[in-house]
Amino acid sequence: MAKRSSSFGAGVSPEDKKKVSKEGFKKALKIFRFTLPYKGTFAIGFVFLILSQITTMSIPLLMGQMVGAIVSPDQMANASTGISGGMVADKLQNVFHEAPKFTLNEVTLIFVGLLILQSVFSFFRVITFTRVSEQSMRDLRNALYSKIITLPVPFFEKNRVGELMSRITTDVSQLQDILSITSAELFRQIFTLIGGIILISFLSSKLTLFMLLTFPLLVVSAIIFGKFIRKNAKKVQDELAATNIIVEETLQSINVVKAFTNESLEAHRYGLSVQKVVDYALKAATFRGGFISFIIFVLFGGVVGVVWYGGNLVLQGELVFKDLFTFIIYTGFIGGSVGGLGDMYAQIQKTVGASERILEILGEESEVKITDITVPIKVTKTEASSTATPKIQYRNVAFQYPSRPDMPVLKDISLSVKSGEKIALVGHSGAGKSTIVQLLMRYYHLAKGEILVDGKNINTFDITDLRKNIAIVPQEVMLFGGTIYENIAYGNPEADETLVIEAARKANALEFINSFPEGFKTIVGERGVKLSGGQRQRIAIARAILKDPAILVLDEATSALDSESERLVQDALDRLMQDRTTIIIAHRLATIRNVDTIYVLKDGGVAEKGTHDELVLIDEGIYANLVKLQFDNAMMIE
Ligand SMILES: Nc1ncnc2c1ncn2[C@@H]1O[C@H](COP(=O)(O)OP(=O)(O)OP(=O)(O)O)[C@@H](O)[C@H]1O
Repeated sequence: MAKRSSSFGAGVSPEDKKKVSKEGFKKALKIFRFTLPYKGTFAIGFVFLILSQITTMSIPLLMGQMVGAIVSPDQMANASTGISGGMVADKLQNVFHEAPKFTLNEVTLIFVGLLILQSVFSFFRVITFTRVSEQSMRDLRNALYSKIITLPVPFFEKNRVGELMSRITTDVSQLQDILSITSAELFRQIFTLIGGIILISFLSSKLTLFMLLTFPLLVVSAIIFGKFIRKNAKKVQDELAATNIIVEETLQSINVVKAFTNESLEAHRYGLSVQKVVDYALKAATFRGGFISFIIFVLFGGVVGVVWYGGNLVLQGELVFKDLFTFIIYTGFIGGSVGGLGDMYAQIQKTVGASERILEILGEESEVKITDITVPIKVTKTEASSTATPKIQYRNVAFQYPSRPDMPVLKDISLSVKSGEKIALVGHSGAGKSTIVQLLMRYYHLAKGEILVDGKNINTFDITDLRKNIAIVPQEVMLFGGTIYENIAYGNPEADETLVIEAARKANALEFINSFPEGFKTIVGERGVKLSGGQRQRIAIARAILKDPAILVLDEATSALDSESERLVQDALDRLMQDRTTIIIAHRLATIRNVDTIYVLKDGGVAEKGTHDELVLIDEGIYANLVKLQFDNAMMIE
């Protein structure tokens, strides 16, 4: 069976190494095809975005009008005549040479109206963008999950479960952010930047030019600081991923950790990794802190400069006070959007990385198709089972695992199983018994030779049809978190209740299931009732009975059950094997005395072959020795 990687927490795959190249960006844009079905809603959201942006950009203008209404020349003149006579009034007349268009009350009223409009637009903008992003991300997650589970087995040997999990969670969330927040934000920033500059240049081109002089300084420093910040942020992310892998692997194998009393070792390993996260984060924070304080200095320095220069223009009569006021607010807006653009770049960079990784998986070739299960599938007799009990042949099969290409596991295997026959594979641990079966399921490609079912190369069958006709009762029975009923029905999700109960009965499982207060509704799996080894095996047998396959593979449990449990399981297995072509991966030789042929594997080939009675007679034969060894062991235990 597929082995778990033994290198606990070793090496995190290098992700996000690339900069945002034009190519990468173009490629990443492909992920937006998931938003295409919702382009209508997106367009509506965009209209709301523009409307809300226009209202936002009107705020400084209205504020200017308010100031204008407060400090109108008449008021100022009236207020100041009492103090120092006509001179001041004249000067003020100069400064506020424009008569206000509206009274204070009128402007306030317009302002309130505008704010109401803005909140309505913003509300609908948020709702529509969220709708688009949530729906398209749902589609993306579905596509990604469907893709992942339809990929061939070797893919899962190359990729860690933790990494695949983060593709479907973190990376998709990253994309979701860019859709719902970042893209709107980016548009807003650019709109504010360009619109703001155009508007202020109408107010005063001289002052606009003066303000823009601070820009290059901002942009250059943002680029330099940004580079360092991103580099360290990336390291933080990588290290965080490494800590997550430690948590995941140790929790998954918590029994192993405890059995080896390695709690302290793991806690120490985790501690070191978490400390590295802190170190990188602090380093990144130094750059970020420096950058922020620098930007604050330049931004506020710019504002002070604008006020100073603008103030002079006002005093020289080249600018009206309320326009200077409006100008300053716009400058704040523009400054904010420039500051935000740096952040935006980092976001886009992350998104490009995330979408590249997702697209990579989506680009892999599936071995099976996902069918729409809302349409009831008619369980038809497929090609592979055109005769109810097919025969199987292995012809000179050679194989090595893709992850270990230099280690041939099978060198030359030839075997045949006639219709309805039972054969057993025997050999020392690692001889390749499970591998032979995995090849029948087409989990891997052969290096040489061929496997035939009913005289036809298995590669010519539709992979789903082929697998539908084979059931495996594995060594380690894996139960899904759910009810016993669901776990049995997994063998054939279309089966009705009577069939499920009947399968449980045939598998000798009905009695123990009914002994639970909840019966078939008893929750098993990670958070449920823990079933004994024998009970789990009987659930697996019930599953296989429900699947009703033409070919059966029994991967015998290595650990012996107590004799009562053993009898129940064996009895259920005998019933299951009836009239089915069966391959037994045998560990305990007592159970295979009656099979038609026993194949003894050694060094990647078949070393001995025959019935039990024939093989025990071979002098110094491998099988004969194994039987003797197991017999001696049994005697010793007794
Ligand atoms: N997914 C895999 N990738 C690489 N090598 C593997 C993989 N699975 C098994 N192997 C190797 O292939 C060889 C045969 O393994 P296999 O599981 O078929 O043996 P087995 O006879 O079933 O052993 P056991 O009786 O212990 O279950 C072993 O050396 C094993 O390390």
